[in-house]
Amino acid sequence: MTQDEAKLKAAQRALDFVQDGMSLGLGSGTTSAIFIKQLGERVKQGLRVQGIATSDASQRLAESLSIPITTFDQCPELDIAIDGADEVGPDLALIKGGGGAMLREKIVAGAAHRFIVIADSSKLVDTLGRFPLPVEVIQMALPLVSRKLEALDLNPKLRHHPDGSLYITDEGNFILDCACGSIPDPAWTASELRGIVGVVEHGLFVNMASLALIAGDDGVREVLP
Ligand SMILES: O=C(CO)[C@H](O)[C@H](O)COP(=O)(O)O
Repeated sequence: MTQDEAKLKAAQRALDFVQDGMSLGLGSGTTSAIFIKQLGERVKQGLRVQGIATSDASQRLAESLSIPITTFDQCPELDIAIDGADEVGPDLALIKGGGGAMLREKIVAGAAHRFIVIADSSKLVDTLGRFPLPVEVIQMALPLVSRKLEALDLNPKLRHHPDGSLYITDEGNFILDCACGSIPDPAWTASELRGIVGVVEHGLFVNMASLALIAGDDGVREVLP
């Protein structure tokens, strides 16, 4: 099975958890985009749902498929958030933010009764940290936060687009990608990052996911924390 086929299988399985009338968190990234497209098909067939998107790109995609979009004003609680991940580690600790959307992704996941991760099996790891950990930073604080992350040996590098221009998040911030290597205690690292003024959010999701749907050659596995 190719990686794209596995992403499709995980996204399709996630649809089994969606019921008529639900409010959904719509993730970001390629796997989530596949899920949103599948959901759009169901909406076309009459499924009634509403969603809050985790990025401008996902919102545009959902709107193009006539999936109703709502806000936290109108809908402060979501039934399920469905999103991809860059790494899925023990206890379903995650690294997210490869697509730069981890701030809204964490807000949306935190507002959901269930947070379901969809991923192909290449994302499963024994220890988080092979994927660079994204840290979203207020622009004016960049030099200060960079120094603090260096002092923690996190090896931060400012994210750029492939054309060399600076990467700016949907919320107008910079991202420092930390090639820090193994993260043996994600909760500890998360709390260190949380304590740095100027850090808006980071890509460690600890104790948030309630289920991961991991697709590979052996089918779609349901992984619990
Ligand atoms: O966290 C994310 C975006 O900020 C994505 O969920 C993550 O990068 C996985 O993306 P993909 O499904 O394309 O592998």
